[in-house]
Amino acid sequence: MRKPIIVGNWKMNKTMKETKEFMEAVDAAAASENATYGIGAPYTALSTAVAGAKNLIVAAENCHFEDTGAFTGEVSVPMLQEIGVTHCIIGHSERRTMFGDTDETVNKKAKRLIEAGITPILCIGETEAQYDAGDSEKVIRDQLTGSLADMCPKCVGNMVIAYEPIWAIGTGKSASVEIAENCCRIVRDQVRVMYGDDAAENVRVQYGGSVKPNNIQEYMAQPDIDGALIGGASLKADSFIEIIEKTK
Ligand SMILES: O=C[C@H](O)COP(=O)(O)O
Repeated sequence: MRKPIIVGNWKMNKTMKETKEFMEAVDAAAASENATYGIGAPYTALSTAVAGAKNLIVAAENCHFEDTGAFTGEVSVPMLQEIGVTHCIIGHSERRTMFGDTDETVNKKAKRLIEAGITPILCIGETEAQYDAGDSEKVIRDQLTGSLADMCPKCVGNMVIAYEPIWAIGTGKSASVEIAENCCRIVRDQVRVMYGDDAAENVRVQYGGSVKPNNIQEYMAQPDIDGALIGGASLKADSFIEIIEKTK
């Protein structure tokens, strides 16, 4: 039985002060035996988030795959380990589009995180043009083939994979429940093709893209959707608490 995991991705939002206020408002609501709740915060807010998290898990939003070196502006996995984050989002479409992340670099990040005991939340998903062309399944399978290359089956089974169609991110145009379930099923099937039944049955697959308090339950009711990666609706404490309460 897979434990659901719902994570807010704050992106480039929230100062340390705002993070402290959010944790004080939300953390107690996240106590649950049945599901895991968490937030992904900018680097500067991570220590504050970890300090305020008794129930929420805290994720970084990116990392570098090298431990040290001349990589101005980057943050390594040991640095995240020292802060105490337990999860790290990698390969978000905004990073792939604006900051040059590729399946190859995402694969290196995933491997380094797993080695450090930090759970990767690997993001994949197709563009609107790819969706319109009927290429969603091919894009999903290709991204996973690259991003999950040469890993151990157990490691992949312990990961979280977020299917986020780019056309649904921040647009208010969420994927229909049927599309989301079908694509999350394809994600699981591709894990099965690459790493076998155990990895496929254990890996947790999230849907992301305009998830809100008013649609979270229908996504969570789908057999291949084990959680959500939530942008805009995770920024306000009351909206995130509503999502938590509706999925406990
Ligand atoms: O990582 C989260 C996604 O980019 C979804 O963002 P959104 O919920 O604002 O559409």
